[in-house]
Amino acid sequence: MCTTMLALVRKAWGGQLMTRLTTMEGRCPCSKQSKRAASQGKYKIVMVRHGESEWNQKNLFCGWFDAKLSEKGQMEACAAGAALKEAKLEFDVAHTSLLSRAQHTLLAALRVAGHRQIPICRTWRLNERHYGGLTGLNKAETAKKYGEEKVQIWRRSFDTPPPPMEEGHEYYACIIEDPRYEGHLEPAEFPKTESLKLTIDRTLPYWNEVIVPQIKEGQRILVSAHGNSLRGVVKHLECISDEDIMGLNLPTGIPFVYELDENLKPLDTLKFLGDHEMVKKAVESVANQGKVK
Ligand SMILES: O=C(O)[C@@H](CO)OP(=O)(O)O
Repeated sequence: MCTTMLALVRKAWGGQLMTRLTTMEGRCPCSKQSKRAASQGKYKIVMVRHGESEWNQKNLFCGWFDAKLSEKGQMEACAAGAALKEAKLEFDVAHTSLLSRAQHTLLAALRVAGHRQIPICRTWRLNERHYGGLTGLNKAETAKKYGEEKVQIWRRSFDTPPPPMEEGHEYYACIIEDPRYEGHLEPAEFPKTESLKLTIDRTLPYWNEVIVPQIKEGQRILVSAHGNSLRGVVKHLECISDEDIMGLNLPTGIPFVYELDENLKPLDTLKFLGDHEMVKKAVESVANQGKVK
């Protein structure tokens, strides 16, 4: 049984309302971190899941399909920028995926934050996890057909991937033939499906080899990516157990901040730049997407 409990704690920090997401067990540094939570880390990194996409709005499994931001998602991206500005957060470099929804969120947020132009690094390694044969299916209808428990395993388990995307799949060609992957991935290298574990396996090398050295150089970094690629980063940073990570749902368009020590260990759990109630509702809404309606 998953022992994760989410406690959302409202905190005033730097004049900005921040919301702290705490899991009660399964975190290696958590208890020590909490005592140090008031202090500032040596480093800071900010991440944001893209704003709501048109496929989030329709409640479809999206993965590597390049869904655009919905109108609500565009507003969330702008609100993310306003939150960054209010928190007086500035950046030297940004990292994002090859998918439009993460890139558009990043650009809108930087524009609204009134940010000068900064280098933007784009990589398939920050893409959403590949949803395999589920891509394009409605989550609630899939839960009705296969049961909520099965859908929860496909959506949130650590190492059970959804069924693979076969060549005849409706979205196979538009993903594998998409020119954005030229020079990044050979057709044979495309995933056919990904569990969270497989997603972490391809995201972490980028984190360790590209992002970590920049953090250590003192660069101020913003990462705009996806629900599951970011869940992988959060799992890694906070040493969340394979079981407890099932309970973590990241809301769309709400930036979150980590203060890190000299060894890049978080001083505390992630803190959202947002009001407690708003974050809580947004987290619940993501969690409920896989339920029968
Ligand atoms: O469909 C997807 O690609 C992801 C994120 O939108 O969904 P889930 O939250 O179910 O992992």
